[in-house]
Amino acid sequence: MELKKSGLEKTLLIKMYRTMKTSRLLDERLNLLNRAGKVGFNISGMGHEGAEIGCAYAFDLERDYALPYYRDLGIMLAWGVSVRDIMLGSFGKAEDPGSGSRQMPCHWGNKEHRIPTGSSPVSTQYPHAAGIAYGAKLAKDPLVVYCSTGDGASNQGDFHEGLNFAAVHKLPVVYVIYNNRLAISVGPELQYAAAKLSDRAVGYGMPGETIDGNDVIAVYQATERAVQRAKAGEGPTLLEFEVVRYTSHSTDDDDKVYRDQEPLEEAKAHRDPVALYEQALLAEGYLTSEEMTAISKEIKDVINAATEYADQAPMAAPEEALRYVYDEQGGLTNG
Ligand SMILES: Cc1ncc(C[n+]2csc(CCOP(=O)(O)OP(=O)(O)O)c2C)c(N)n1
Repeated sequence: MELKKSGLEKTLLIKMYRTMKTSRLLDERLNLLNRAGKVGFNISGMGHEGAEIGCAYAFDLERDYALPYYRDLGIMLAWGVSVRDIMLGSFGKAEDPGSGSRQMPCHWGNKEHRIPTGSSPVSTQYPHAAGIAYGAKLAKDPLVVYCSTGDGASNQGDFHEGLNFAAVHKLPVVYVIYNNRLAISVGPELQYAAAKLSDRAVGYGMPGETIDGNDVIAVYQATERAVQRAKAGEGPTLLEFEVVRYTSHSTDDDDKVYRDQEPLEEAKAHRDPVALYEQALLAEGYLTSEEMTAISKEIKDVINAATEYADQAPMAAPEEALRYVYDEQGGLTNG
């Protein structure tokens, strides 16, 4: 990974680092809070951060839409969602701006930052992204839509329908697959026969690329190409980022029963996206190790304050549970 050669500005490279580090430290905290009985559930994005951050910063984060999937904590932070708001969602508190505690943790959404709330059935966001992009195209609004999922979910029908519709109508969407080679416990041999998931793109009539997700710069550059195509009216692109899932699928299972831990430990020790980026920033003189330590401390202070705040925040009133659902007469209750 060569940072200077990339031509990216120092301020951007450091901003990317801060978000990446925040994602890692916040994720670690959420896992601990789950074990402490404070947070009901977490789906960790650890190991995906290089791909998420490299990808996010190639978008216009003030204008573009994001339809992330549950492992996309880094995407949420890059799109501007605060640590406190993530924490409120994970604690399931009334003040959670994502869903007012109606969604499970990691079922992201944030109206202010143009992140429509998602559905639990995997890959439903693929046609949703096409719909948003279609609306934007009709309204001549030059926004681009980010939409992601995992390798397992890319075998669902919605994935196909979304890509096909977006390609036919030349819609401004960047479709992303984070390929961590696991769908809960199922590996690629029982999921797909294609050599690469990006090879599917040709069948829809769009370009596809597979990129090492631990190389933040390569991911940024590939995403930027896709964003430029979208803006030029040339339609969607399919990007596959090769990543490693560091944890069990979620805090509710134990991956020791279904995967060999040795390659995982090897990846963590030698191919960690956060460590690789830190090494590059140090080697090329963008940050000193003292500055990195200070950044980590700043982030931990923010996480501590957010934890405290969300822990103290009130739960939603029980009668709130019925808002936005259909009543027996078929109308909206308290709509
Ligand atoms: C339609 C549907 N089928 C099954 C599930 C249960 N489920 C939730 S996550 C998941 C695994 C998806 O794996 P992948 O898309 O590879 O993403 P990863 O979790 O590996 O990042 C499954 C099977 C679901 N939510 N929706």
